[in-house]
Amino acid sequence: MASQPVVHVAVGVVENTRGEFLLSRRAAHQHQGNLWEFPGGKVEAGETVQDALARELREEMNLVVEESAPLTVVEHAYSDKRVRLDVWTVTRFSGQVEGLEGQEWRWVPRHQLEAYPFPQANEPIIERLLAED
Ligand SMILES: Nc1nc2c([nH]c(=O)n2[C@H]2C[C@H](O)[C@@H](COP(=O)(O)OP(=O)(O)OP(=O)(O)O)O2)c(=O)[nH]1
Ligand SMILES: [Mg+2]
Repeated sequence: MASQPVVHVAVGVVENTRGEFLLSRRAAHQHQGNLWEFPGGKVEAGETVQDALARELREEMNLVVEESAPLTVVEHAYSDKRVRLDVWTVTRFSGQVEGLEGQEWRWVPRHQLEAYPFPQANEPIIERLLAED
């Protein structure tokens, strides 16, 4: 619905030294459930996008973001929800990755990204990552 407020989401495209990307699987009960995503979550009141990115990656994946840079912004209207994905490339990080919410996660090589079912809003992000190489 066009009148719905936009949910602002901080999204991290985390790439390791092997050129693989960190994907996390959304739980069945969540919006866009069972689909794969780049880790992240809603920006809370009073928080910068970078704060939210760091908080969400720590809470969901045990990752400490040490350096990040803006990649792109995607606005998308699902039938039940409007989102603005504020997508950042995480260029340096530390910590041992864990699925702290019990979710499935994987490091995926760039050319295998296309094989994963993502929410529709991710289409331009995936296209961009595939074009980068
Ligand atoms: N993190 C993330 N969210 C995405 C991606 N693509 C996409 O459409 N989304 C949508 C799904 C959700 O509607 C929204 C993210 O919100 P969320 O519910 O996961 O937020 P959160 O991590 O704060 O979780 P919660 O506290 O609400 O449980 O953005 C993506 O690649 N990564
Ligand atoms: Mg989340």
